[in-house]
Amino acid sequence: MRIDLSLYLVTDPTLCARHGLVETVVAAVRGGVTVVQLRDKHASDAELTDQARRLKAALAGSGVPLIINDRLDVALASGADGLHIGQDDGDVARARAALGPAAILGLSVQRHDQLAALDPQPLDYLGLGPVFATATKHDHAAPLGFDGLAALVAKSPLPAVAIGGLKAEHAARVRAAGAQGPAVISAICGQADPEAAARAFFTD
Ligand SMILES: Cc1ncc(COP(=O)(O)OP(=O)(O)O)c(N)n1
Ligand SMILES: Cc1nc(C(=O)O)sc1CCOP(=O)(O)O
Ligand SMILES: [Mg+2]
Repeated sequence: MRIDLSLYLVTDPTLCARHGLVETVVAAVRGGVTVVQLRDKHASDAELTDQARRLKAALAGSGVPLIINDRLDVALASGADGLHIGQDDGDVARARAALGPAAILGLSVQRHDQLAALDPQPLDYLGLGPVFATATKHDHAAPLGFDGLAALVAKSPLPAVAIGGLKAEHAARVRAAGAQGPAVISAICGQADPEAAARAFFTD
């Protein structure tokens, strides 16, 4: 499926609590976010499914897809548009088989050997990172920098977003490196005005 990866918002329960999860996402979409990923490492499946259903209702008519982080069962139960998994989050082919052909499926990649090993066929996009060290993900891999990002994108068989420590001022360099756009948490979720924070990614 074709997906607009221009500005990819990943949610965080603590940072989004400032305005509320749904309110933050709706404001960010007004500001230009084109994809939303629901990410909460601690919520139960039932809690996350409920959040996903509320987000899906809030996004209705916007054309912005809702992706679930890590949890295939929640993606299936909630009617979300897709799933994002990492290298240790389960089998890509199994996820595609369960989701069906219309769903969006993304995979995280940190290194060239992971890129060389992947089968792009079941996937729609890659999340490449971290570009910079970030306090938002404690177990992140070694930072790539923009040169490392460009080297990975050049070998990527799929469209990619870049993630990790990215702010609005980095958007142009992310695109110049060949990624479709940045994926961010704190640069939008933790901000006083998430709509303006999202819009700032398009002002360069
Ligand atoms: C768009 C996007 N890219 C990368 C990630 C990281 O996924 P993963 O490595 O599985 O780490 P967690 O997010 O699960 O902690 C992502 N979530 N989104
Ligand atoms: C969820 C996530 N994945 C990463 C990776 O490198 O794969 S970095 C990251 C956290 C991104 O948060 P922020 O925009 O606040 O830095
Ligand atoms: Mg994961």
